[in-house]
Amino acid sequence: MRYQSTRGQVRDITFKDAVMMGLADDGGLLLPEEIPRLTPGDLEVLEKLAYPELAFQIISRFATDIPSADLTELIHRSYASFSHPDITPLVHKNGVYILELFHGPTLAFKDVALQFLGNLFEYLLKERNEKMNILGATSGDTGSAAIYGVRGKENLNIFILHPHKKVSPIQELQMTTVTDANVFNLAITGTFDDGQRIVKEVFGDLQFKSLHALGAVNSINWARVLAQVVYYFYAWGEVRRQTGCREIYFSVPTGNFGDIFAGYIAKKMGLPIRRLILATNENNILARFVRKGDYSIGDVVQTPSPSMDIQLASNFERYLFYLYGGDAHRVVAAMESFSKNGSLRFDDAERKTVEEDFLALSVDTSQTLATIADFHEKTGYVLDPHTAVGVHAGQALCGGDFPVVCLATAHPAKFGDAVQQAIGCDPERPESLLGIEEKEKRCEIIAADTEAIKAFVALHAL
Ligand SMILES: Cc1ncc(COP(=O)(O)O)c(C=O)c1O
Ligand SMILES: N[C@@H](CCOP(=O)(O)O)C(=O)O
Repeated sequence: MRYQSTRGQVRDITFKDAVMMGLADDGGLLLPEEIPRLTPGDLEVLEKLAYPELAFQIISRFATDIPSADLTELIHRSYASFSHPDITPLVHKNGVYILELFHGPTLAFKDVALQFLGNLFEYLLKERNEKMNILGATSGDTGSAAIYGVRGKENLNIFILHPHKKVSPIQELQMTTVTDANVFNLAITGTFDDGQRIVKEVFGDLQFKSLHALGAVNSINWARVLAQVVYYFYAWGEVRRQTGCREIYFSVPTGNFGDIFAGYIAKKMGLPIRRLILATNENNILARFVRKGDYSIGDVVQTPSPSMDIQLASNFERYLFYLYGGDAHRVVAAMESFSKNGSLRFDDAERKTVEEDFLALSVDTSQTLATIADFHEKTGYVLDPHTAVGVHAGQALCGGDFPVVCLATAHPAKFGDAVQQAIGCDPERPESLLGIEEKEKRCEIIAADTEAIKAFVALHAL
């Protein structure tokens, strides 16, 4: 399998090179040159597999330059750190299926990809006898998952930008209490969008990128999206086993469009997904895009689902590439026009294509809190606020024709204040969070400024 950039200037590179490149050197995002299409017979085989075997079957179709034995070992080691034997168990509650993606070390879906990516980086660096300095931005969950994916690993430093005072207290502690020498937490005085822009600008300085061997852990990195494709297949297999149904909906709480884009890839591979339900909080640029063909930027609003307080969704560019029929020139023109005018419009034919894949809803704070409360009252199950956004949208938009799987993207204990507000008591804390407030912390507060970040990275890079 070879990889190409959405902007057309990078093409014909291997999976390994795509992982190491992170952001494409022309400023675009990398995608496989073709999406393998699975037959009904293939799906029948996949639906019977346990998670690690399924992960091998999906990932190996895209990572064709990694020997099978090595890939198998990487996958098994990555998922050995999960606390549930099913890795991403599926539970049935209140008429919907909840796909629990929070059984990894940092209690969010990011672990599914970042445990794997951390091990993959280590493997590739050893093979190439190289070092890497990872630079990433987080709205709260990618940061700790990436840090846990690479902490203490040789030849790897990690620099994570999070928006100062705009992540939940537990999210902040999960990052800043990791004091390994290779971990650098930077609290920027801005939003996640500022952090993501800075990361892209730093990667865009190719001399700096090469001098400091920069690596990407955000969903900029294709390996992130790829590892997330797996659980769509897993959930589908589970629902099929439990109900016999072939088609299903997935409801996905969405911010940077990475998770739902992984679902879109699964659909393109032939997984019978009726529609992907794109659920946003008040930061609803993506929901407006699906519902009205209006992709126009607004100001970032703080909500009880802080990890989705994002306006500029990175992976949207990957989707545009497909929507424009693989025309990289159109992608470049659209990205230029968007950065000038802050908006993009779509014609009727394009909107029809979008509607064949997605439904969308923007869920506000009171609906989110009411969903947590209602779900808890009816089932005793506590949703985290991001998951609640997806559950609300799933229940509102699906008419009961096909099963609905809602992605539970984080453990509620990461967002204690919102849960407390909704149900009047704190969520139970998993063992990994006990006493976290008392641990030693390390973090620098820094201006949301590309040059300031470059100076910091240059000073501390391997
Ligand atoms: C808990 C949680 N839910 C949902 C999302 C949205 O996922 P994505 O950014 O891939 O759209 C995020 C952030 O990525 C998150 O941390
Ligand atoms: N919600 C994310 C934002 C970064 O998204 P990514 O999937 O591109 O890493 C977070 O928790 O940091």
